[in-house]
Amino acid sequence: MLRLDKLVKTYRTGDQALKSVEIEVPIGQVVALIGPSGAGKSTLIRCINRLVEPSGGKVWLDDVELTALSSGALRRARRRMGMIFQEYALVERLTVMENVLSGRLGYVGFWRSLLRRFPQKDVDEAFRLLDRVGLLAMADKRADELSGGQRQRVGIARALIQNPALLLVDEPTASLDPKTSRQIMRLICELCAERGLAAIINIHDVALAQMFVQRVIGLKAGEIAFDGPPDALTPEVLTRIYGEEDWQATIKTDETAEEAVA
Ligand SMILES: Nc1ncnc2c1ncn2[C@@H]1O[C@H](COP(=O)(O)OP(=O)(O)OP(=O)(O)O)[C@@H](O)[C@H]1O
Repeated sequence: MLRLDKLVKTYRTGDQALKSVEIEVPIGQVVALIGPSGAGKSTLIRCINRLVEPSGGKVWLDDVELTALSSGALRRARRRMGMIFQEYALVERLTVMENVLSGRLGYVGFWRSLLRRFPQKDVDEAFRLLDRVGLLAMADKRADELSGGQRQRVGIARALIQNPALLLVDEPTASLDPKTSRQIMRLICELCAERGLAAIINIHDVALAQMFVQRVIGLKAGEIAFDGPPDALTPEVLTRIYGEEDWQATIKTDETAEEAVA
């Protein structure tokens, strides 16, 4: 269970990115975080693993208060939080396999990782994960030889080999075409279901979020403007989150929902 308790972030510039945000995410739940540019979505995701240091409030992952941890303990706690990024954050000159194994760096000692001597069980698990994300045949390819969708699959495998309890996912489909975006969202949500993983997915595409997640949280100017099931995202709710717009083109139709299931 992830719990954000009155989470506040005020940047040094005075920007109040988060204003006392309260969220609980139970084990196994996938949440889409939507909201206009500047609403605080990236800040919220980054405050959870303290890539951005919160200004106030608490973050709990199960019985550990992440906001109270010293740097060593935080490094260990971060193993339990896998992160998936918009721009993949792969090491371009390394192979797919090496990139996946780099997800074990928080566990393997420094020298061992420098010499890339990972335990056999980690290598076996990397092969299993590559198979699951559909990239087994590409294990020895360099990351810079992959398409965007393939890179994101490597990013997903790298996050999962950490054996996390929570996935923090920042705009996973922003650089991908619509079909690949659906495949990646489907893959992330299926893997969360298979492993009982909770996830928070920061996503701009409202229709895509509606197709795959059980719960949507809408942020507006650092505050929660909506928290509910995807079907409750009516034009009125979207106007509350984003302002006036013609929402019929954005909201999931029955047709697109059927495609998503196919
Ligand atoms: N490093 C920073 N220093 C100062 N202000 C920042 C910093 N990062 C973000 N902000 C401000 O905090 C607010 C929230 O930004 P954030 O990037 O979290 O929003 P977002 O919802 O993720 O936006 P987008 O969808 O465009 O990525 C904005 O007003 C932004 O200008």
